[in-house]
Amino acid sequence: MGDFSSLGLSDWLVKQCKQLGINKATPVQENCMPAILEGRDCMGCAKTGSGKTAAFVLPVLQKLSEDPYGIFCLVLTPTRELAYQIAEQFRVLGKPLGLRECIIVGGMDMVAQALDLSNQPHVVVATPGRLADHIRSSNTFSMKKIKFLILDEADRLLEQGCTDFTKDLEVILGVLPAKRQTLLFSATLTDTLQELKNIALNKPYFWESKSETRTVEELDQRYILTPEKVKDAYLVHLIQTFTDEHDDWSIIIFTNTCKNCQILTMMLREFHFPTISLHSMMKQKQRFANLAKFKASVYKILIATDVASRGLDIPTVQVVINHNTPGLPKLYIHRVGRTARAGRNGVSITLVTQYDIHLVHSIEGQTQTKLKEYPVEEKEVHKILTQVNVTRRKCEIKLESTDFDEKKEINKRKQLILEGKDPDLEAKRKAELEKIRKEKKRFKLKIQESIQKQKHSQQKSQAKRQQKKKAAEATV
Ligand SMILES: Nc1ncnc2c1ncn2[C@@H]1O[C@H](COP(=O)(O)OP(=O)(O)OP(=O)(O)O)[C@@H](O)[C@H]1O
Repeated sequence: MGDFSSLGLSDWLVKQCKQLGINKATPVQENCMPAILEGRDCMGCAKTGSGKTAAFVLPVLQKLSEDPYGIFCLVLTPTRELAYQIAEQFRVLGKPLGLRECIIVGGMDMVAQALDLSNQPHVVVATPGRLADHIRSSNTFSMKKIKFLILDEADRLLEQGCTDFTKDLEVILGVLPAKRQTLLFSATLTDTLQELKNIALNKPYFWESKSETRTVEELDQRYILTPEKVKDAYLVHLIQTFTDEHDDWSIIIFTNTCKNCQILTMMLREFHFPTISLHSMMKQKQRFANLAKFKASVYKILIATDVASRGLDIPTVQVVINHNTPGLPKLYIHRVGRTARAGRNGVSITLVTQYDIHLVHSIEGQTQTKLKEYPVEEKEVHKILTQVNVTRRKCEIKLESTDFDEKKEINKRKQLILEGKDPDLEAKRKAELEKIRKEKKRFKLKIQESIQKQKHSQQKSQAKRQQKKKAAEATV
């Protein structure tokens, strides 16, 4: 690891880093910072928890101190919680500058944000949707002079997942100056390299950590093979064991849906585990409050959807449990990367059903790491199986009596309206697409069946012919 002064940082910044216990640059910082300070576009790909945030925050602060004005830098990030975390790094490291930063994310007061933007902050940290809304609806701020555009978790911002940022990005890029420095960072940058290169304008400096594996060595990666209906019993057993053995451990449990997140939280609370949740169907203020309580170790267990899988830096997290096996290796890399950060140790345990084994193989292929089986006393799990399943069912019934599903439907409709679509037309379109998909599937099956039949009858007649031939040969 390198010395910060030798990388071109001013003394005040080096001092600021020291105060935060950041004494030597990590490889991503050592390699990317000089290129950024030289004025080059940069793409940095390094493992989770390797200090990518400081790799862009520090050079931006250095340049800002040489020529301070607002708005100097725009950082885009896929989740609201991550925006707050990045803004905090800017605020802490940039304190001696009297840095003014502003956070523009969905779910928070738009008027207050518009006011903040009009005060020309030095740094704006935003999620694309809300910033694009401000650009569309207001002319009280300008981004025409920004010097830096940073895309943190850049591959997520550019992929077309369940939240598609591409339209909002177009709006944002449309108001930025062509002459700027563009910096892209992620632990999984290489998967969308070409799209990313199109955003970084001037032949970017590209740096990727050289390593055979894509997860950190300090992470002990495990799996438990379990039938679907025993999964929750394993989960309860694991948490009981961890909490019995360690006072200071925090655990993140990832699951696939908001509803599952809610049910598991209710269920673990029935077992008196200090559990809190984080998912996109919660009000934003509640999301922030829950995360703050988890960070402060008021609650030791956080159950989250993938809204928490990227970027969050919580040093007390010792264990990540995947309640479902992630469908994409990339998702797995980010989820398990919430532990074993900045050189610390951590454990990840993935619950795998017989239907997910192929997913584990593809995770192992991409990460170049073999997951090891996590030893569990099965007898202990079976002892609590009925109690756990009854408790889960009770929680499901309790949740069904609330308006959770209804809220979900309303949220979906709201989202469609915001995207300028008619929810009823969309529902009709979806139903038609589904019909076509089913038809296609039926057709495919029919063809396969008739091919199979044809093959079968060919084989039969061939066998008959051979029999006849043999009979004829025998009579001769
Ligand atoms: N040079 C350094 N020395 C020691 N700790 C550091 C250094 N740079 C950053 N850190 C600390 O390492 C932790 C992880 O950093 P950061 O959140 O930037 O990781 P990341 O690479 O962005 O991870 P992810 O891919 O998960 O977003 C933070 O707590 C940060 O303060």
